[in-house]
Amino acid sequence: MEQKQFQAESKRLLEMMVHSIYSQKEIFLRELISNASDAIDKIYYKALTDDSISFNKDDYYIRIEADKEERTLTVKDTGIGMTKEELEDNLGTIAKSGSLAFKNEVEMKDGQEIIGQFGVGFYSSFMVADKVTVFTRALHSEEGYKWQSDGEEGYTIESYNKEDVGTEIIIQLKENADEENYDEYLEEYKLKSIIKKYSDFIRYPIKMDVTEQHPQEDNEEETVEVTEEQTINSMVPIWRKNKQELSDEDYEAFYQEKHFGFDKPLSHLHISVDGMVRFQSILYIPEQLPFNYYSQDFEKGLELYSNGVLIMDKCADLLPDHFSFVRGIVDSEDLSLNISREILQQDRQVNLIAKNIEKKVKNHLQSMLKNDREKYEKFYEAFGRQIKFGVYNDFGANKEKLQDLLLFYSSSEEKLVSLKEYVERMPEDQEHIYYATGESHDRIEKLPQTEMVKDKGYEILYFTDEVDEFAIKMLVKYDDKEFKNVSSGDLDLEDEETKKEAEKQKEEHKDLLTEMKEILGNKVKDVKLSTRLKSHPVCLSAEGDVSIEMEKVLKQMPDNQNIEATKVLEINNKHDIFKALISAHESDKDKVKLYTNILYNQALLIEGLPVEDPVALTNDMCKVMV
Ligand SMILES: Nc1ncnc2c1ncn2[C@@H]1O[C@H](COP(=O)(O)OP(=O)(O)OP(=O)(O)O)[C@@H](O)[C@H]1O
Repeated sequence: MEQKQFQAESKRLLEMMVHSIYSQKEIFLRELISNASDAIDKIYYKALTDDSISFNKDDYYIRIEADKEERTLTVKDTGIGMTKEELEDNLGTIAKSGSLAFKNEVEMKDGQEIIGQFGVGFYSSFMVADKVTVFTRALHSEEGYKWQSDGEEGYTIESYNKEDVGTEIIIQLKENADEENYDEYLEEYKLKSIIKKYSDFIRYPIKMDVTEQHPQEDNEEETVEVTEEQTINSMVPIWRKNKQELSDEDYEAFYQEKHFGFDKPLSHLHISVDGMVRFQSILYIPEQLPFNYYSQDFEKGLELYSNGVLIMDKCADLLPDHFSFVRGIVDSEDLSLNISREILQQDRQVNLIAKNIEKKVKNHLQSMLKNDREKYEKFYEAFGRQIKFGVYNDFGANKEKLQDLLLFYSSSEEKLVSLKEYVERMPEDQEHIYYATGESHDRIEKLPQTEMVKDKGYEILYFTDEVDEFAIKMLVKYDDKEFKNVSSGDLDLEDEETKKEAEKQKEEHKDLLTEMKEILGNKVKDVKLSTRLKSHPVCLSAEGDVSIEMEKVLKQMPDNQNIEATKVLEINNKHDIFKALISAHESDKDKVKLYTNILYNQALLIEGLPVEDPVALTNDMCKVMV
């Protein structure tokens, strides 16, 4: 038996491996299975160009065995094995990868891949092992070897009579400690779940004895325990299958299997890209809003695989915030992984993939809107808000991308419409896109400010979501048409004659309006005669950038800075109340004050704004009555 020391650097590296490279101990199994799969792949790739090697897929597999009494876990493979030199080179020197050397030696074609590249994965077994024993026999070799190490000082190598070509790695598990239960790596359920999680799409069967309760043959009521070898992994990832061979049910089953949601997916995309970066992906648009979507617990991201091996559960960088509802997986052979295979070295490839995914999701939603309106509206009901946030966020950086995905309720169509549809329907003389804000469609419907716009025959978009107006303000224009709130002070919809008449009236009633403004003080910027009101007595309009609806939303925010709309009280001079005001102005100053205050409070109520002093208002109303 030969006793060999690890090199000094290797010793330090080994210590690092065991203590700090990996965040989770369970990945040692992923690493050993990946090595076993690489070892089988090596025979397969060699067989492609070497006629003396035959490769019958059924002969190749990986087997996991747990021995509870001995506390050992064994990973066996029927792969290429190692010669004595390879054992020393690859397992005696840390950070030396036989797999990387193989890749350089055998020219690999597109689509042919080997997982190993760093030469460290094997040593992750020392995170859970006191001792690791490797039995191996190389292809075309008559001799086998036994390699053994405690992962501290060094290792031993000796000849060993191994019957078959391949490798068998036996892990002697560490004793349980307070904070670590190593026994769980002997449990069937745990092993199965680790294999499913990380190695489900390894191309060769991963076999294991599984014990299940089966109904007895002669008595269905009773069960017997049956232990039989089962293949744990799915092997061929659904995303590598041909789209034509897959049904909607297959995609739905994968969604359920992956626990992407309790709902059914509303829609899916199956992407295969072979450009600057190669990747395959299956993405889902869920049907329902996840219950924690708008809470801090919600984490966006896609499952990320490198060559069928899970790297990250939720890679957030693959999805922009406005599409954070998308669930699914991405598999790429072009990722630059770091040594632990847990994080990515640099994000160039991830950025390229993310850009591609964003474009594909956007196009998918756009074609859903065009071709399956009902489905899109279902999507929009659940996630439309997120699209609106997307328009508003990052100072509107994504607004152009997202504007055609927006829908709003229309006054004339009485259903959701897109901005494109609105603009296409606009009468020739209409310059702006009009919108009105409020708590509900019903409430907006009754807003006095909508009267004139509707009379003109113009469509109004109803904004009931808090984010609506913020998003639209960010958008400013659509198809060169500016958005205009029907409550804004400068609607400018009157014809010349009406404007002239309004000027005349304003001059005539100057004193009354000035008096009313003085009564209200700085609650309003101005009191003026309205040109937009038809049947209602009063309304409030807003000047400047902050609308009344925005004031309401901003007031609810925890860090509100008391931002208020610049309000103007508009009076309908065609309404009988105006006659009452004129006569009060001539004879009874107190009455003007009384009426002005009531009218101002009425306007607040119509807007859904709180009345500043309800007691004073009710007293004022009583004064009018008696
Ligand atoms: N089951 C096996 N059969 C044959 N060779 C193996 C086996 N396990 C490991 N090896 C050899 O040992 C080398 C080192 O393995 P190790 O897991 O440390 O690194 P790797 O797989 O090359 O790279 P990575 O750190 O990226 O996993 C491999 O490159 C391979 O040549």
